[in-house]
Amino acid sequence: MKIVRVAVAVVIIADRVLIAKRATHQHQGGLWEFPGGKIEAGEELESALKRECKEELDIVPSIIKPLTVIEHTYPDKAVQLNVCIVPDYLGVPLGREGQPLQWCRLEKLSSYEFPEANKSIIELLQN
Ligand SMILES: Nc1nc2c([nH]c(=O)n2[C@H]2C[C@H](O)[C@@H](COP(=O)(O)OP(=O)(O)OP(=O)(O)O)O2)c(=O)[nH]1
Ligand SMILES: [Mg+2]
Repeated sequence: MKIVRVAVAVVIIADRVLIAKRATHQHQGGLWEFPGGKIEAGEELESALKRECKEELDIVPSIIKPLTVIEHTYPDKAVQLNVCIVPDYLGVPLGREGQPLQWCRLEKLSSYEFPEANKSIIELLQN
């Protein structure tokens, strides 16, 4: 299976992280996620992360810190999540694709349903 490279933004301000609900028609639909999307051919991780933050949230990250890389194989798709922390940004986040957004306390993350690949990200964030 070919691995889909994904740029994932964990936007954290104080003790709250910005999460979004995936549309039902999407892969892993109906679950919560950290905003982000596929890295295009020839694109750098940072550029992809900035592009996705603009497209999905209408914000421009001003600081980007790589956190971890997670490879996970779902029954129908293999992904490589390139997870970055965004501790500061310009603009006001809004769900530009109609997706619900939520500022969630770090300690409350486990009460939302995320895709399987996110489990280790959430563990990292909480420790
Ligand atoms: N953005 C994001 N994707 C995740 C997370 N966890 C996880 O398994 N994924 C998977 C789901 C998808 O198969 C893939 C990301 O693709 P995406 O649907 O966000 O891609 P995209 O924004 O480019 O959207 P599209 O044009 O394909 O609709 O990674 C997560 O926390 N955030
Ligand atoms: Mg996306």
